[in-house]
Amino acid sequence: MQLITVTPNPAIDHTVSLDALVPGAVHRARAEQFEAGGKGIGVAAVAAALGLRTAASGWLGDQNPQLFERAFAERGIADAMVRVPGRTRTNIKLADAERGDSTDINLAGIAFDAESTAQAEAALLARLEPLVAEGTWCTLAGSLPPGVGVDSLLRLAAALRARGARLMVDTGGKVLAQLLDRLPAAPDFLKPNRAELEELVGQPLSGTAEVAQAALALRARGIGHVVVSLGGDGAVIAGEGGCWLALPPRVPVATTVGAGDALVAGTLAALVEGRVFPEAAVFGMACAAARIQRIAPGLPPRAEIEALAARIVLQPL
Ligand SMILES: O=P(O)(O)OC[C@H]1O[C@](O)(CO)[C@@H](O)[C@@H]1O
Repeated sequence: MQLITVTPNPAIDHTVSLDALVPGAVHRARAEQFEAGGKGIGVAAVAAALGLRTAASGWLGDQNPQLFERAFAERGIADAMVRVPGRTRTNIKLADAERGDSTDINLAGIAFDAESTAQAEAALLARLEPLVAEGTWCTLAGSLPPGVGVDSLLRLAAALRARGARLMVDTGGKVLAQLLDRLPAAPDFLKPNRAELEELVGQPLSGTAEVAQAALALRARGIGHVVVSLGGDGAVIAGEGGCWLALPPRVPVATTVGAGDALVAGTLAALVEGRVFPEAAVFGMACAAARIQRIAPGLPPRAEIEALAARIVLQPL
Protein backbone atom coordinates (compact mmCIF):
# COMPACT_ATOMS: atom_id res chain seq x y z
CA MET A 1 0.00 0.00 0.00
CA GLN A 2 1.17 3.54 -0.71
CA LEU A 3 -1.45 5.14 1.52
CA ILE A 4 -3.50 3.92 4.46
CA THR A 5 -6.13 6.25 5.84
CA VAL A 6 -7.36 5.68 9.37
CA THR A 7 -10.82 7.09 10.13
CA PRO A 8 -11.84 6.32 13.70
CA ASN A 9 -15.21 8.03 13.26
CA PRO A 10 -16.50 7.71 9.68
CA ALA A 11 -19.84 9.17 8.65
CA ILE A 12 -22.46 8.88 5.98
CA ASP A 13 -22.60 12.39 4.56
CA HIS A 14 -26.19 13.33 3.81
CA THR A 15 -25.89 16.38 1.60
CA VAL A 16 -29.07 18.37 1.05
CA SER A 17 -28.75 20.98 -1.72
CA LEU A 18 -30.66 24.21 -1.14
CA ASP A 19 -31.11 27.42 -3.12
CA ALA A 20 -30.22 29.37 0.01
CA LEU A 21 -30.08 28.43 3.68
CA VAL A 22 -32.25 30.65 5.89
CA PRO A 23 -32.20 29.66 9.59
CA GLY A 24 -35.72 29.11 10.89
CA ALA A 25 -37.29 28.93 7.40
CA VAL A 26 -38.96 25.99 5.63
CA HIS A 27 -36.84 24.88 2.67
CA ARG A 28 -37.57 22.83 -0.45
CA ALA A 29 -34.46 20.81 -1.24
CA ARG A 30 -33.08 20.81 -4.79
CA ALA A 31 -31.47 17.41 -4.37
CA GLU A 32 -29.95 15.08 -1.82
CA GLN A 33 -27.03 12.70 -1.81
CA PHE A 34 -25.67 10.04 0.56
CA GLU A 35 -21.91 9.50 0.43
CA ALA A 36 -19.38 7.48 2.37
CA GLY A 37 -17.56 10.14 4.38
CA GLY A 38 -15.28 10.90 7.27
CA LYS A 39 -11.94 12.57 6.74
CA GLY A 40 -9.84 9.51 5.91
CA ILE A 41 -12.55 8.10 3.66
CA GLY A 42 -12.57 11.37 1.67
CA VAL A 43 -8.78 11.32 1.46
CA ALA A 44 -8.84 7.70 0.25
CA ALA A 45 -11.40 8.47 -2.47
CA VAL A 46 -9.30 11.25 -3.97
CA ALA A 47 -5.98 9.43 -3.52
CA ALA A 48 -7.33 6.31 -5.24
CA ALA A 49 -8.66 8.47 -8.09
CA LEU A 50 -5.12 9.85 -8.46
CA GLY A 51 -3.76 6.31 -8.76
CA LEU A 52 -2.35 5.66 -5.28
CA ARG A 53 -2.65 2.11 -3.95
CA THR A 54 -4.90 3.01 -1.04
CA ALA A 55 -6.50 1.23 1.90
CA ALA A 56 -9.20 2.77 4.10
CA SER A 57 -9.17 1.69 7.71
CA GLY A 58 -10.84 2.66 10.96
CA TRP A 59 -14.03 1.60 12.69
CA LEU A 60 -17.25 1.03 10.77
CA GLY A 61 -20.64 0.18 12.32
CA ASP A 62 -21.67 -3.36 11.42
CA GLN A 63 -25.34 -2.35 11.02
CA ASN A 64 -24.97 -0.08 7.97
CA PRO A 65 -21.64 -0.71 6.20
CA GLN A 66 -23.12 -1.14 2.68
CA LEU A 67 -22.63 2.40 1.39
CA PHE A 68 -18.95 2.25 2.35
CA GLU A 69 -18.46 -1.23 0.91
CA ARG A 70 -19.92 -0.09 -2.42
CA ALA A 71 -17.80 3.05 -2.47
CA PHE A 72 -14.60 1.10 -1.74
CA ALA A 73 -15.38 -1.48 -4.44
CA GLU A 74 -16.27 1.16 -7.05
CA ARG A 75 -13.18 3.27 -6.35
CA GLY A 76 -10.58 0.52 -6.02
CA ILE A 77 -9.93 1.20 -2.34
CA ALA A 78 -8.88 -1.75 -0.19
CA ASP A 79 -11.43 -2.20 2.61
CA ALA A 80 -9.47 -2.47 5.84
CA MET A 81 -12.23 -1.09 8.08
CA VAL A 82 -12.83 -3.04 11.27
CA ARG A 83 -16.55 -3.70 11.79
CA VAL A 84 -17.74 -2.73 15.27
CA PRO A 85 -21.20 -3.16 16.80
CA GLY A 86 -23.51 -0.24 16.00
CA ARG A 87 -24.58 2.18 13.27
CA THR A 88 -22.13 4.54 11.64
CA ARG A 89 -23.32 8.14 12.16
CA THR A 90 -24.94 10.29 9.49
CA ASN A 91 -23.64 13.86 9.16
CA ILE A 92 -25.87 16.50 7.63
CA LYS A 93 -24.41 18.85 5.02
CA LEU A 94 -26.58 21.76 3.89
CA ALA A 95 -25.17 22.98 0.57
CA ASP A 96 -26.17 26.59 -0.08
CA ALA A 97 -26.08 27.40 -3.82
CA GLU A 98 -26.40 31.16 -3.29
CA ARG A 99 -23.46 31.46 -0.90
CA GLY A 100 -21.43 28.67 -2.53
CA ASP A 101 -20.69 26.98 0.79
CA SER A 102 -22.08 24.36 3.10
CA THR A 103 -23.22 24.17 6.70
CA ASP A 104 -22.16 20.96 8.46
CA ILE A 105 -23.95 19.26 11.31
CA ASN A 106 -21.66 16.45 12.45
CA LEU A 107 -23.04 13.89 14.88
CA ALA A 108 -21.13 12.18 17.66
CA GLY A 109 -20.73 8.65 16.31
CA ILE A 110 -20.78 5.17 17.82
CA ALA A 111 -20.17 5.26 21.59
CA PHE A 112 -17.41 3.02 22.93
CA ASP A 113 -16.71 1.93 26.51
CA ALA A 114 -13.38 0.78 27.90
CA GLU A 115 -13.92 -2.85 26.89
CA SER A 116 -15.17 -2.18 23.37
CA THR A 117 -12.38 0.36 22.83
CA ALA A 118 -9.74 -2.20 23.81
CA GLN A 119 -11.26 -4.78 21.46
CA ALA A 120 -11.65 -2.34 18.58
CA GLU A 121 -8.13 -1.03 19.05
CA ALA A 122 -6.60 -4.51 19.01
CA ALA A 123 -8.58 -5.44 15.91
CA LEU A 124 -7.51 -2.24 14.15
CA LEU A 125 -3.84 -2.84 14.91
CA ALA A 126 -4.09 -6.41 13.67
CA ARG A 127 -5.72 -5.18 10.44
CA LEU A 128 -3.18 -2.42 9.84
CA GLU A 129 0.11 -4.08 10.66
CA PRO A 130 0.36 -6.34 7.59
CA LEU A 131 -0.49 -3.40 5.29
CA VAL A 132 2.22 -1.01 6.49
CA ALA A 133 5.73 -1.09 5.06
CA GLU A 134 8.71 1.25 5.33
CA GLY A 135 7.63 4.63 3.95
CA THR A 136 3.89 3.94 3.69
CA TRP A 137 1.92 7.14 4.31
CA CYS A 138 -0.71 6.77 7.03
CA THR A 139 -3.26 9.45 7.76
CA LEU A 140 -4.92 9.79 11.15
CA ALA A 141 -7.84 12.06 10.43
CA GLY A 142 -11.10 13.32 11.82
CA SER A 143 -12.75 13.20 15.20
CA LEU A 144 -12.65 10.39 17.73
CA PRO A 145 -15.90 8.59 18.54
CA PRO A 146 -17.37 9.12 22.01
CA GLY A 147 -15.50 7.12 24.66
CA VAL A 148 -12.28 6.74 22.66
CA GLY A 149 -9.41 8.75 24.11
CA VAL A 150 -6.26 10.10 22.56
CA ASP A 151 -4.27 7.25 24.15
CA SER A 152 -5.72 4.88 21.55
CA LEU A 153 -4.49 7.14 18.78
CA LEU A 154 -1.07 7.44 20.41
CA ARG A 155 -0.71 3.64 20.64
CA LEU A 156 -1.81 3.32 17.03
CA ALA A 157 0.62 5.99 15.87
CA ALA A 158 3.45 4.29 17.75
CA ALA A 159 2.65 0.91 16.17
CA LEU A 160 2.49 2.44 12.67
CA ARG A 161 5.72 4.32 13.22
CA ALA A 162 7.45 1.17 14.48
CA ARG A 163 6.74 -0.41 11.08
CA GLY A 164 8.24 2.56 9.24
CA ALA A 165 5.07 4.49 8.39
CA ARG A 166 5.10 8.21 7.65
CA LEU A 167 2.36 9.95 9.60
CA MET A 168 -0.07 12.58 8.38
CA VAL A 169 -2.38 14.07 11.01
CA ASP A 170 -5.59 15.97 10.26
CA THR A 171 -7.46 16.54 13.47
CA GLY A 172 -8.08 19.42 15.83
CA GLY A 173 -8.82 20.53 19.36
CA LYS A 174 -7.42 18.75 22.40
CA VAL A 175 -6.68 15.61 20.38
CA LEU A 176 -4.28 17.49 18.11
CA ALA A 177 -2.61 19.30 21.01
CA GLN A 178 -2.12 16.08 22.94
CA LEU A 179 -0.84 14.17 19.92
CA LEU A 180 1.78 16.82 19.27
CA ASP A 181 2.82 16.96 22.92
CA ARG A 182 2.94 13.23 23.47
CA LEU A 183 4.03 11.62 20.20
CA PRO A 184 7.66 10.56 20.64
CA ALA A 185 8.42 11.74 17.07
CA ALA A 186 6.56 14.58 15.35
CA PRO A 187 4.22 13.73 12.47
CA ASP A 188 5.59 14.11 8.94
CA PHE A 189 2.69 16.20 7.68
CA LEU A 190 0.09 18.31 9.44
CA LYS A 191 -2.86 20.11 7.85
CA PRO A 192 -4.69 22.28 10.34
CA ASN A 193 -7.19 24.85 9.19
CA ARG A 194 -6.96 28.37 10.59
CA ALA A 195 -9.37 27.67 13.49
CA GLU A 196 -7.52 24.48 14.48
CA LEU A 197 -4.18 26.27 14.38
CA GLU A 198 -5.56 29.15 16.46
CA GLU A 199 -6.81 26.69 19.06
CA LEU A 200 -3.45 24.95 19.07
CA VAL A 201 -1.45 28.14 19.62
CA GLY A 202 -4.10 29.57 21.95
CA GLN A 203 -4.59 32.91 20.19
CA PRO A 204 -6.27 34.40 17.10
CA LEU A 205 -4.11 34.54 13.97
CA SER A 206 -5.49 37.40 11.95
CA GLY A 207 -2.91 38.04 9.23
CA THR A 208 -1.00 35.75 6.89
CA ALA A 209 2.26 36.63 8.64
CA GLU A 210 0.92 35.32 11.94
CA VAL A 211 -0.31 32.10 10.34
CA ALA A 212 3.09 31.66 8.67
CA GLN A 213 4.85 32.20 11.97
CA ALA A 214 2.70 29.54 13.64
CA ALA A 215 3.30 27.14 10.71
CA LEU A 216 7.07 27.69 10.99
CA ALA A 217 6.86 27.08 14.75
CA LEU A 218 5.31 23.69 13.95
CA ARG A 219 8.18 22.98 11.55
CA ALA A 220 10.56 23.85 14.35
CA ARG A 221 8.88 21.10 16.42
CA GLY A 222 10.00 18.61 13.75
CA ILE A 223 6.93 18.45 11.50
CA GLY A 224 8.31 18.15 7.98
CA HIS A 225 5.34 19.43 5.97
CA VAL A 226 2.73 21.90 7.20
CA VAL A 227 -0.23 23.14 5.17
CA VAL A 228 -2.63 25.54 6.86
CA SER A 229 -5.85 25.63 4.86
CA LEU A 230 -7.51 29.04 4.75
CA GLY A 231 -10.64 28.15 2.73
CA GLY A 232 -11.23 30.60 -0.13
CA ASP A 233 -8.11 32.52 0.88
CA GLY A 234 -5.87 29.59 -0.08
CA ALA A 235 -3.23 28.03 2.13
CA VAL A 236 -0.01 28.73 3.92
CA ILE A 237 2.52 26.09 2.94
CA ALA A 238 5.66 25.43 4.97
CA GLY A 239 8.25 22.84 4.00
CA GLU A 240 11.95 22.32 3.61
CA GLY A 241 12.44 25.13 1.10
CA GLY A 242 10.56 27.84 3.00
CA CYS A 243 7.08 29.19 3.58
CA TRP A 244 4.58 30.44 1.00
CA LEU A 245 1.08 31.83 0.69
CA ALA A 246 -0.72 29.99 -2.11
CA LEU A 247 -3.67 31.85 -3.60
CA PRO A 248 -6.31 29.58 -5.12
CA PRO A 249 -7.99 29.98 -8.51
CA ARG A 250 -11.53 31.36 -8.36
CA VAL A 251 -13.89 28.49 -9.23
CA PRO A 252 -17.64 27.93 -8.88
CA VAL A 253 -18.32 26.20 -5.55
CA ALA A 254 -20.95 23.46 -5.30
CA THR A 255 -19.89 22.32 -1.83
CA THR A 256 -16.96 22.92 0.46
CA VAL A 257 -17.32 19.48 2.08
CA GLY A 258 -14.24 17.38 1.42
CA ALA A 259 -12.04 20.26 0.24
CA GLY A 260 -9.53 19.64 3.02
CA ASP A 261 -9.53 15.90 2.35
CA ALA A 262 -8.81 16.52 -1.35
CA LEU A 263 -5.99 18.90 -0.39
CA VAL A 264 -4.42 16.21 1.80
CA ALA A 265 -4.86 13.45 -0.79
CA GLY A 266 -3.45 15.51 -3.65
CA THR A 267 -0.47 16.62 -1.60
CA LEU A 268 0.29 13.05 -0.54
CA ALA A 269 -0.11 11.74 -4.09
CA ALA A 270 2.33 14.38 -5.32
CA LEU A 271 4.82 13.55 -2.55
CA VAL A 272 4.60 9.86 -3.43
CA GLU A 273 5.24 10.79 -7.08
CA GLY A 274 8.45 12.51 -5.95
CA ARG A 275 7.36 16.14 -6.01
CA VAL A 276 8.50 18.37 -3.15
CA PHE A 277 7.05 21.38 -1.34
CA PRO A 278 5.65 23.78 -2.35
CA GLU A 279 4.68 22.08 -5.65
CA ALA A 280 3.21 19.02 -3.92
CA ALA A 281 0.90 21.17 -1.80
CA VAL A 282 -0.02 23.31 -4.82
CA PHE A 283 -1.14 20.13 -6.58
CA GLY A 284 -3.15 19.29 -3.46
CA MET A 285 -4.82 22.70 -3.60
CA ALA A 286 -5.68 22.11 -7.25
CA CYS A 287 -7.35 18.83 -6.25
CA ALA A 288 -9.37 20.73 -3.64
CA ALA A 289 -10.35 23.36 -6.24
CA ALA A 290 -11.50 20.54 -8.53
CA ARG A 291 -13.34 18.72 -5.72
CA ILE A 292 -15.45 21.69 -4.57
CA GLN A 293 -16.92 22.24 -8.02
CA ARG A 294 -19.09 19.14 -7.76
CA ILE A 295 -21.25 17.60 -5.05
CA ALA A 296 -20.56 14.07 -6.29
CA PRO A 297 -17.18 12.71 -5.25
CA GLY A 298 -14.43 12.10 -7.77
CA LEU A 299 -12.00 14.19 -9.76
CA PRO A 300 -11.85 15.56 -13.30
CA PRO A 301 -9.07 14.31 -15.64
CA ARG A 302 -5.49 14.94 -14.52
CA ALA A 303 -4.92 17.63 -17.18
CA GLU A 304 -7.73 19.71 -15.69
CA ILE A 305 -6.19 19.45 -12.22
CA GLU A 306 -2.78 20.46 -13.56
CA ALA A 307 -4.44 23.42 -15.32
CA LEU A 308 -5.95 24.49 -11.98
CA ALA A 309 -2.51 24.07 -10.34
CA ALA A 310 -1.00 26.39 -12.96
CA ARG A 311 -3.50 29.10 -11.87
CA ILE A 312 -2.40 28.99 -8.22
CA VAL A 313 -0.23 31.97 -7.30
CA LEU A 314 2.65 31.36 -4.87
CA GLN A 315 3.97 34.21 -2.76
CA PRO A 316 7.08 33.54 -0.66
CA LEU A 317 6.60 34.65 2.95
O1 LIG B 1 -14.75 13.56 12.10
P1 LIG B 1 -15.34 14.94 11.99
O2 LIG B 1 -14.43 16.00 12.46
O3 LIG B 1 -16.72 15.00 12.59
O4 LIG B 1 -15.49 15.24 10.44
C1 LIG B 1 -16.24 14.41 9.61
C2 LIG B 1 -16.62 15.11 8.35
O5 LIG B 1 -15.46 15.52 7.66
C3 LIG B 1 -15.53 15.17 6.29
O6 LIG B 1 -14.64 14.12 6.05
C4 LIG B 1 -15.14 16.36 5.44
O7 LIG B 1 -13.82 16.72 5.71
C5 LIG B 1 -16.96 14.70 6.05
O8 LIG B 1 -17.00 13.69 5.09
C6 LIG B 1 -17.40 14.24 7.40
O9 LIG B 1 -18.78 14.36 7.58
